[in-house]
Amino acid sequence: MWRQRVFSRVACNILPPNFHRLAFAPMSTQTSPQMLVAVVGVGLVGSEFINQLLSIPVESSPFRLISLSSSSRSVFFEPAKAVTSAQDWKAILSQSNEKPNYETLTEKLSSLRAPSTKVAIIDNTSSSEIAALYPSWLKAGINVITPNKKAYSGDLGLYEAIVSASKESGARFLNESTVGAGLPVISTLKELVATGDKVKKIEGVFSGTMSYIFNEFSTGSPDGPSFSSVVSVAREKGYTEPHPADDLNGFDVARKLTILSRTIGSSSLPSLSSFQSVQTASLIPPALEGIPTGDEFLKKLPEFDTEFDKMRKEASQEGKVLRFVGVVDGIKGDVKAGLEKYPTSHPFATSLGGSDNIIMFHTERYSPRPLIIQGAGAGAAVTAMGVLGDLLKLV
Ligand SMILES: NC(=O)C1=CN([C@@H]2O[C@H](COP(=O)(O)OP(=O)(O)OC[C@H]3O[C@@H](n4cnc5c(N)ncnc54)[C@H](OP(=O)(O)O)[C@@H]3O)[C@@H](O)[C@H]2O)C=CC1
Ligand SMILES: N[C@@H](CC=O)C(=O)O
Ligand code: NA
Repeated sequence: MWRQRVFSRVACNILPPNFHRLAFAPMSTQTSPQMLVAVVGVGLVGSEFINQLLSIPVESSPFRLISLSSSSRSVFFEPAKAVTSAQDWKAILSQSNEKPNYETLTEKLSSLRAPSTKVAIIDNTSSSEIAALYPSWLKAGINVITPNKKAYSGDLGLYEAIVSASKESGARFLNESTVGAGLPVISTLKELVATGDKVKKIEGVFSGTMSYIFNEFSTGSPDGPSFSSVVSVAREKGYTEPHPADDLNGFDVARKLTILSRTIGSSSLPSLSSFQSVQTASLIPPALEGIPTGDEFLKKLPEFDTEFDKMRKEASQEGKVLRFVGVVDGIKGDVKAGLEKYPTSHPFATSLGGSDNIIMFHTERYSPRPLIIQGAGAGAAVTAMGVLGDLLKLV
């Protein structure tokens, strides 16, 4: 009971300062199951996740970090020799000459499963190739946790294969950080649905990058910083996808709406064959479509600043601001994302700052006033916290 209370506090983003002791202190005195953890992807979120995981004192932690993989290197240790130092793991990985081999990793992890030993892979990449491996991992009894949106918002076939592989083996897939980063959006939605509430509509600002950009760019005043400069800052702050165009084309929001829509699983919503079925209004000037690297994209973006200036001026003349919003409407059967104008008195104009997301659930129970979740919706610390929160749900 005490532990359940602590975990639900994690889900509510209220971490007490002595959280690690509270959560795990009694575990050293009981024969608790251990969780062997393999991390794939050690970029911004992956590195922060490892640091948060390793900040749990090893003597009270149920987790053993036994494998790390970047796109070019990999390490694997026996559980007794697991990585324990937040200072050393980067050097350990960079000195490895092993290339990642996910077939071998699957076999090794699966062979380590035992009644008192669970295994989990944490996918901190944005790779579709890695996402395509989830069904095989789940079938092998490996739990999958990820902030990567590719699997849950990609082809419906992959999503269905994930759901059925999880049912077949009992291994779980958890994806809290795919929507609203660490904010408890997925867990809240799952609870609403599982307890029989009817979700009528979900609407809000779902992109930390878009939120940051328009909170800075469009404040109601006709002037302000250039569009390209705020996009660059959003990237420096770690809010954007590896390629910022994946945010500006609206696909990141379309992916999140697809995930929410599939999590609701209602027959009144369109069955989305992938995130590309979402009506999405891209902000990418046609001339910048298909640029392969983020650096090149950002170099060319200033050429289009005057177009965005014009949109800001027009909104300001109407007493409005620009915000990029998304809607999953179970009544109208609509799922869409795009740039909208809101009066300067609207909550999307007055209450958002930084990378804040705001998500409003209109349900049968939460009606006429919606259930609202708001807070930072991007950034390594909050995203990794959502991933670690999911891992805690497994122990
Ligand atoms: N940043 C944020 O605020 C949020 C991010 N997310 C999601 O979290 C995930 C990670 O984002 P972020 O950390 O910002 O991105 P990064 O680009 O910083 O990290 C991604 C890492 O994935 C690695 N990678 C790519 N392919 C493979 C592979 N096949 N095997 C192993 N590693 C691979 C890359 O490694 P290498 O460098 O070796 O190529 C890279 O370091 C993304 O899916 C993103 O959508 C979700 C919510 C918020
Ligand atoms: N690029 C995304 C990161 C989180 O999902 C965003 O800006 O929201
Ligand atoms: Na979340």
